[in-house]
Amino acid sequence: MAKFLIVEARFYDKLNDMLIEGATDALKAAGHEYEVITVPGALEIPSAISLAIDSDLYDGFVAIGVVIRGETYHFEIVAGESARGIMALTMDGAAIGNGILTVENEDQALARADKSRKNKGGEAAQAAIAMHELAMKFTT
Ligand SMILES: Nc1c(NC[C@H](O)[C@H](O)[C@H](O)CO)[nH]c(=O)[nH]c1=O
Ligand SMILES: CC(=O)[C@@H](O)COP(=O)(O)O
Repeated sequence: MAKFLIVEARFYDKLNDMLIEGATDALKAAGHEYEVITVPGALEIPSAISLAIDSDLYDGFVAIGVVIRGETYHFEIVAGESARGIMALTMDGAAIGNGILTVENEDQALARADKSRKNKGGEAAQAAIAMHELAMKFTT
């Protein structure tokens, strides 16, 4: 049994709840514990995970959020930089599943958040579990 931290950027309540349900279902099904913390937006997710890594309380992390394209270049910044920050942490050995949707519209987001359709929350949790298992294999 391992302990995972779900870090969610609560920008779109309903979509977030759907993604979290998929992620928590997957963690529970695998017999793992989890906590959920909330940050303002996807850009804050990497720094929140970085702080949590320093605490040494968690075995892995699931990033949950929704970024929907607006009118400006801000979409590229939020989508790209949140992913870049997460990738940087993974390259230092953190087990992180990236469940931040980066989509054109709400329909695309709904299809991906719904656990009976694309279930990207569950997929991100599975990725975090898989990377934690890999880390265990190489460090024990
Ligand atoms: N537009 C979206 C954001 N933007 C907010 C940023 O993530 C950040 O919180 C702000 O720039 C302050 O640093 N965040 C999302 O998660 N989703 C969006 O669609
Ligand atoms: C993804 C975003 O950053 C977006 O929601 C911001 O919208 P806008 O570009 O219209 O300010």
